[in-house]
Parts: sequence; structure tokens; C-alpha cells
Amino acid sequence: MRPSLMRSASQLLRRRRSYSSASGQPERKVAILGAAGGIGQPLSLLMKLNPLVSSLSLYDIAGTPGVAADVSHINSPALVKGFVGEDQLGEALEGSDIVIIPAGVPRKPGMTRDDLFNINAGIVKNLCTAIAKYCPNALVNMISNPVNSTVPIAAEIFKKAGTYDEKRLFGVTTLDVVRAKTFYAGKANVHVTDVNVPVVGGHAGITILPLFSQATPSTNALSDEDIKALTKRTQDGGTEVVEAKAGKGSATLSMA
Ligand SMILES: NC(=O)c1ccc[n+]([C@@H]2O[C@H](COP(=O)([O-])OP(=O)(O)OC[C@H]3O[C@@H](n4cnc5c(N)ncnc54)[C@H](O)[C@@H]3O)[C@@H](O)[C@H]2O)c1
Ligand SMILES: O=C(O)C[C@H](O)C(=O)O
Repeated sequence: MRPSLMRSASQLLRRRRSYSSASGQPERKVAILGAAGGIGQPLSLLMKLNPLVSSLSLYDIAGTPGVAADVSHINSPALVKGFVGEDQLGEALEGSDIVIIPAGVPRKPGMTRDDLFNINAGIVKNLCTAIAKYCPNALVNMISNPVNSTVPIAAEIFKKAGTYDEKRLFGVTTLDVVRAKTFYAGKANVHVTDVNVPVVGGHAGITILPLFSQATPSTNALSDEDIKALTKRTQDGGTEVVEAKAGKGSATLSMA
């Protein structure tokens, strides 16, 4: 699962050129499902600022008219449309090149990501069924937790619909890489923008495996104990934010 997990939406946007507009510029439609949520809103902002996006489709079960009106005033090329409720899901997805899914419930303190399974599995199942119908060739970025389970659920839905392509389905775990880089830079006292840390595995607790032995720039300044502590902090990064937000959700800004 990991090779697909590490790509960001902007990397995908650069790779994918589906069709060209009259101006000769590639046009790309991005749909965000769960666009009015804690992740959805800053993600909508970032996609609107991305010059590679020509059409931005913001879907949620509530709140998207306001988010779409707000984001649409930003003076960047993407044409923004808001869609609300299941009746408008098909229209929101139609023709999408990339679908990003932060729809679902976040953790509260004391919960594991697996505790979200029952509710988020159903949400993801419905959304992926619609993706298979309305934009079967889209690249799908799964953010909804538990990612270790929602990605296989999406895969099964797409297999059943006959649209599955392992190269088009991504679990978004970039946040683990972001955290590993930040924590390593702080401990090794190197500039964070110079840092690279590969992370393999999944996106929950000990399935998150940051490979600090492969980190660059390399350093002799870190002891085995330091590496253990960095590993644990990266694995528990989500919980650190959930506890700090004290019942008001999980990571949203670092995620987007
Ligand atoms: N992969 C990661 O690294 C990562 C990081 C942070 C959070 N998450 C996960 O992302 C999810 C969203 O987190 P959040 O903080 O944005 O939550 P949130 O509650 O702030 O927002 C979720 C949004 O999803 C919408 N929604 C619910 N059911 C829907 C449906 N059927 N169709 C469309 N939209 C629907 C809600 O209306 C809400 O606007 C959670 O499951 C969380 O655990 C993943
Ligand atoms: O920890 C969570 O519940 C949200 C997300 O998966 C994270 O890593 O921050």
C-alpha cells in the first residue's frame, strides 16, 4: 500500500493531463468530498490556490454553498462549484480527474482510528460507489480514517464495479512524512526544508514506520534512544493532536 500512500495531491495534479482547453492549458477537475469539514475547508483553499486546478467541485452533506461562495472569490483560475446532499453527488463527481475524500468522523480523545470504522466505512462505501459510476477513471485520494481499512474498502467497491486500478487509488499518509521530517529536523538541528525521511507501512500506531536510518541529511548526533523517541512521536502524532484539541477533532491544518 505504501508506494501509493506517499504522493500528495499536487504531485498527482502535475502528472495527470486529461484534456486541453482552448487556451492550450491542461484542464483538471478536482472534487473534494467532505469539503465543509475541518480538513475539507483548508484543502479547498489550497486547491483553489493551485494553478493546476481548472475546476473545483466542493461536495458535502451540509455547508458547501457557503464554503464554495467564500473560496470562489479568490482570484485564481479554478472555477468553484458547491454541491450539497446525495442528490448532487453525481453532478459533483462527473468528469473529475482527481477525487479527494476527507468525508467522515474524526477521533475524540481515547479513541483509536479503528473506532471510526463502523461509521466511516459506510460513508466511504457510498462515495466510492458513486465515483465508480460518475468518474471511474479518476485518481482517488482517501483521507478518511481508518485509512488502513478505508483504502481496502474502496478497492473492493471498485473491483465489484469493474473499475479498480491500483495505480489510481491512494491512501493519504503524507502527514506521517510531514511529522517525521519536522520532528527529525528539530532533534538533529538541521533546516527542516532540507530534510527527507522515508516512511513505510500504514497509517495507524505501529504500522507507521519512519525510517530515520535513511533520513537525509544524515547525522551522528542522534542516539538509539533519540531515534526510538522520534519513531514513537511520529507514530503517536495523530493522538498528540487529538488530545491537544480536547474533543474538538483531529489534525486538519497539517493534514490539508
Ligand atoms: N489520513 C490522514 O492523515 C488524516 C488526518 C486527519 C484526519 N483524517 C480523517 O479525516 C476525516 C475527516 O476529518 P475532519 O477533521 O475533516 O472531520 P470533520 O468532522 O471536521 O469533517 C468531516 C466532513 O465530512 C462530512 N461528511 C460526513 N458524511 C459525509 C458524506 N456521507 N458525504 C460527504 N461528506 C460527509 C461532514 O459533513 C463534515 O463536513 C476523519 O475520518 C479523520 O479521522 C485523516
Ligand atoms: O489521528 C487521527 O485520528 C487523525 C489522523 O490520522 C492523524 O494522523 O492526525
